[in-house]
Amino acid sequence: MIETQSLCVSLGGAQVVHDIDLTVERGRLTALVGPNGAGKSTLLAALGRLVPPAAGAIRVDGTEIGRIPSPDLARRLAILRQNAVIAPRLSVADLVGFGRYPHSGGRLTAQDHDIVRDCLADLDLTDLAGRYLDTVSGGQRQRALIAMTLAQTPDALLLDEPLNNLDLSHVRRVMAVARARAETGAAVAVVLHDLTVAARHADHIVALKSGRVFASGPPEEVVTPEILSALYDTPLEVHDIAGKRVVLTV
Ligand SMILES: Nc1ncnc2c1ncn2[C@@H]1O[C@H](COP(=O)(O)OP(=O)(O)OP(=O)(O)O)[C@@H](O)[C@H]1O
Repeated sequence: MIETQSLCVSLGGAQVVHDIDLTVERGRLTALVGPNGAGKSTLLAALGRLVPPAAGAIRVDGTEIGRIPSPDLARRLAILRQNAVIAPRLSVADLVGFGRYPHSGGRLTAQDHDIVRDCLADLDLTDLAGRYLDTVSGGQRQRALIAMTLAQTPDALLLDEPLNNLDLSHVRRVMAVARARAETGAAVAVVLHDLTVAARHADHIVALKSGRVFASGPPEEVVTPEILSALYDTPLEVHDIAGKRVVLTV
């Protein structure tokens, strides 16, 4: 579980995340949503200890995040950032293998190879395993990065806009894999822009606006026309279609 208490984060001298109290519980999928610039990526980066808090606390399974030794944190927590930079002359399988580095220190064991193979299969990459990253498509590259993050087998999985560049079939697959990790006990937080996907797949939604929590709760409480229209300052409709919530621009 990751918890924050009165978390504030500043970037470039300006505070962009204000007083966030948040819990990313194990066993459930938490979606972070909100308009561009709301602070979702900054919050996720702080949860992954990539950005220091200006004030407040972050605890991972009860321990203050700053007190966890880096090698230990790397085994326990994995984060996929937006626009991750990767070496082009690396194969898809090698990239996914890097996810095992915190566990194996670069010498992959038979078990590490099994995990890499399973993560490649989960992301529909088996046939592309030997391809260099500069020879695959944008969506295939994105899936390789997700597979690398999963290969870390973390207790806390943080994914920043993992659905970028993905077709609908792979959107479904990635959300299913994220859910499966939650169901095996991981704390999973995913930044999403597609509110229909968030409503369908998340157990808990945290909506950010201007660096603050605007609304939080289960999808049925947060995905309403009133809350979403106010969150995005634009009229939005929410319809129930075949028992699922669908969000539409007006
Ligand atoms: N390096 C930086 N220096 C200064 N300000 C920054 C920096 N990075 C981001 N910001 C600002 O911090 C605020 C929050 O940005 P952040 O990337 O967390 O938003 P976001 O909700 O993830 O947005 P998006 O949906 O567009 O990805 C924005 O106002 C942004 O302009």
